[in-house]
Amino acid sequence: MNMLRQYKVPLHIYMAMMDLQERNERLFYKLLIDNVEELLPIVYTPTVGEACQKYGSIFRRPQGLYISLKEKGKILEVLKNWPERNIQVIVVTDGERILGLGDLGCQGMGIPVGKLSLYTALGGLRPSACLPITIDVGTNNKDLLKDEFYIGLRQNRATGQEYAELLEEFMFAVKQNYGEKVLIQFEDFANHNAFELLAKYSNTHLVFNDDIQGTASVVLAGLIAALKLVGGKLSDQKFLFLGAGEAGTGIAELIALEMSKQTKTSIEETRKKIWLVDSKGLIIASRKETLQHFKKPWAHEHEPMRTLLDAVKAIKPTVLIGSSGVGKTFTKQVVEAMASFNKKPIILALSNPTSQSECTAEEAYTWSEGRAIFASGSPFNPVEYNGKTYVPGQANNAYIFPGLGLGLIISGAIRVKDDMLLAASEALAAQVATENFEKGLIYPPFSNIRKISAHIAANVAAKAYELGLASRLPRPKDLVEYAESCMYNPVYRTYR
Ligand SMILES: O=C([O-])CC(=O)C(=O)O
Ligand SMILES: [Mg+2]
Repeated sequence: MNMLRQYKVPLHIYMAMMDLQERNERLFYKLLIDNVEELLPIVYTPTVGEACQKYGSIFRRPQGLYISLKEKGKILEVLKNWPERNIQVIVVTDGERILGLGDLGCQGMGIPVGKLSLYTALGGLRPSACLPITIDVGTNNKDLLKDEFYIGLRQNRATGQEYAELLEEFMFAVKQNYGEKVLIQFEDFANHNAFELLAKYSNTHLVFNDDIQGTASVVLAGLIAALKLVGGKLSDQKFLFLGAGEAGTGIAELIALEMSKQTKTSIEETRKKIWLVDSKGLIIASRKETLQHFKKPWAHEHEPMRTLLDAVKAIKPTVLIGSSGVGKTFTKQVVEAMASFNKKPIILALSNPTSQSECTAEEAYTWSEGRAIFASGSPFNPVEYNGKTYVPGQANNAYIFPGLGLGLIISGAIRVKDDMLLAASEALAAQVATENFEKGLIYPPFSNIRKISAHIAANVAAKAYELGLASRLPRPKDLVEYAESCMYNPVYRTYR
C-alpha cells in the first residue's frame, strides 16, 4: 500500500495494481479486500473507465480471452486454450457501451477483468474460476480505428446475422466446455443487443445482464432502505427516470414487480407510477408507434414534455433516477424543482464513470439545501454543507453481482429468475444499519462487503432452492455460514 500510495495519478495506481495481479495474485486480492474503499475506485469505476479509453497504450499482457470474428467456427477450440478448466463465472462484453463512455471496442476488456476481480474480492469466488471474455466484432469508434495502438479488429461492427451467429456459437461452446452451471454475466453491451441476448438465452443458460438486472437490484435495495428515511411504502412513491436504456428500464421493471407483489395489483397497474424521459422527452402513449420495444411498457397517457425540467415539474416525482450515461443533466433547476415539492427528494445519479454522473454529490446537497437523499453510480467524497457532513452512497451493481453470483454458484442454480434479484435486493437493504441511516446513507459501507455478499448469496441460494432451480443437494441448513465457508481467502500457504 505504501508503494501504491506514492502514485498521485489514479491511472498509475491502476497500472501498478494490474502488474501486481499478474505477479502476485494473492497479494493483489489481499490488498483489495483489506483496502476496498481506497482501491475500488481504482480497479473499478471511475479509473477503470479511463483505463479502457487508454487500454491500447497501457497494454502489457492480455488479461482475458479475446474471441473475434476470425475465430468463427473455432470458438470451442479457443476456449480450450484458456489454461484453467474449472470456470464458474464468465463476464463477457462486446465493448459497444462501456460504462457511459460508448463504443470502446476491444479495449472494453478492462471491464470484464475489473468485474471479475470484484467477484473474487467482494464475493469470494476463486480467481482461477473467473474468466473475462471480450467478443471482438469490430468497433464503430472512428478514433480507435485510426489509433496505432488499437488492439482489436480494424473494421466496423458486424451486425445482424453475422453477429447473432457468432454469439450463438459462443454461448453453446461455453455450455459444451463448462457445463450447465457456468454463470455468464453480460456486461456493457449496447441496448439493442443487450435486451435481445438476455431474452434469448435466459431459458437455456445461467445468464444475467448486470446493467439491466444487477443495477435494478441495487437500486431497488437503496429504495427499500430509503423508505426508512422518508417513510411510507414503495407504492406511495412516484418515479421519474432520465434514460430509458438497460439500466432505466431494468430498474423500472423491478420496482414495478416489487410494488405489484407488495400491493397484490397487476404489474400493468404499478408501472403507471413510473415515468421515463429519453433523448426525445417524456415517453408517452402518443409516441408508442416509434418506440423501441423495451420502452413501450412505459408509454402512459400524458401531454408531450420535451425537457427533463418540464417533466419533473409536471410529474412531481418523489424519486429521480439518472441512467442516461450523459453527465451534468440534473441541473440546478431540476434539483431545486425536486426539492420544492419533496421534503426529502431521493436523487440517484447512476451514470458512470464520474464524468458522466448526472450531478455531483455536492450539487445534490447544495441545491436541495441538504435535504436530498443522494446516491451515485461512481463514488463521491463526503460533502460539508452548512456545517454538516453528508455521506453519499454508491448505488453501484458491485454491491449485488458478487453476492448474487456466489449464491447461484453455491446452490448450483441453473437459471436466474427475477425473484432471485428481489431476494438480493432485500438482503442488501437489510444490511443498512442505523448508524448508516444517521449519515443519510441508503447503502452499507463497502468495508463490510464480504459479509454483505454472504447474506445476499444466502438469500439468492434460498430462493433458488425454493424455486426448485438449485442442483446442489441436500440444501445446506445455514446458508449464510455455508456461503462464508465457500469464500476464497487470499492467505499464503505454509511451506512444508
Ligand atoms: O461498472 C460499473 O460501475 C457499473 C456498470 O455496470 C456500468 O456503469 O455499466
Ligand atoms: Mg456495466
